[in-house]
Amino acid sequence: MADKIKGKKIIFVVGGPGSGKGTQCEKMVAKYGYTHLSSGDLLRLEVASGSERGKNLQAIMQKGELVPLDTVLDMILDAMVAKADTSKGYLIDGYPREVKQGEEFEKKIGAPSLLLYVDASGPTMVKRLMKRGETSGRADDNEETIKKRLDLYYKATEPVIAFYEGRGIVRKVNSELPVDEVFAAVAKAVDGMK
Ligand SMILES: Nc1ncnc2c1ncn2[C@H]1C[C@H](O)[C@@H](COP(=O)(O)OP(=O)(O)O)O1
Ligand SMILES: [Mg+2]
Repeated sequence: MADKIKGKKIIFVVGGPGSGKGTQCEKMVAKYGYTHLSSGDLLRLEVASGSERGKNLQAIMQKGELVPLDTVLDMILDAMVAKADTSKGYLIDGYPREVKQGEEFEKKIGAPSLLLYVDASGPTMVKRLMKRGETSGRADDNEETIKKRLDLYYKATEPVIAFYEGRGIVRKVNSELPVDEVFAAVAKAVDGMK
């Protein structure tokens, strides 16, 4: 099962909500032929399907909380396997959200070659999410949930970055800059990946 994805590069794309992960991933897909898997998008697809599991997920996500680890991991692995034949590698966007998620991913799937840290300030993320909320239709792009997501991000995800810094695979890009300038830094990190 996970055999199909052996040897493919894995990039973790980490950053706060609204930092620009999805935007940069889209550009990496175009340039490198990687498959973009956003854990949030996979979960939202499940919600949209109207399944029992989806209804549960919706309640959790609307509160700005984290979905149980096994659920997210299973969905990511399924999606990776489904794309294995055409994929040059994988961009895992929005995962791991906490250190434990990273550890479980590695046990079950494999180790990342790079952790791309898309870094923007709190006020910038809030501003972008409020703007995105005007059109995204995302139930969690509202002021109250945004605040919770940011708090949770700082508490749970910053330790993830520290964890992978210890391995020397973290590359941080300044996502306050215009999209194309951010991408220049992203491409440099991907090109320099071992
Ligand atoms: N470098 C940048 N400069 C200005 N706006 C940006 C930006 N990167 C992303 N955005 C915009 C696009 C979206 O409307 C919003 C959130 O971006 P996103 O890619 O959806 O973030 P994420 O996937 O990290 O939640 O911000
Ligand atoms: Mg996103």
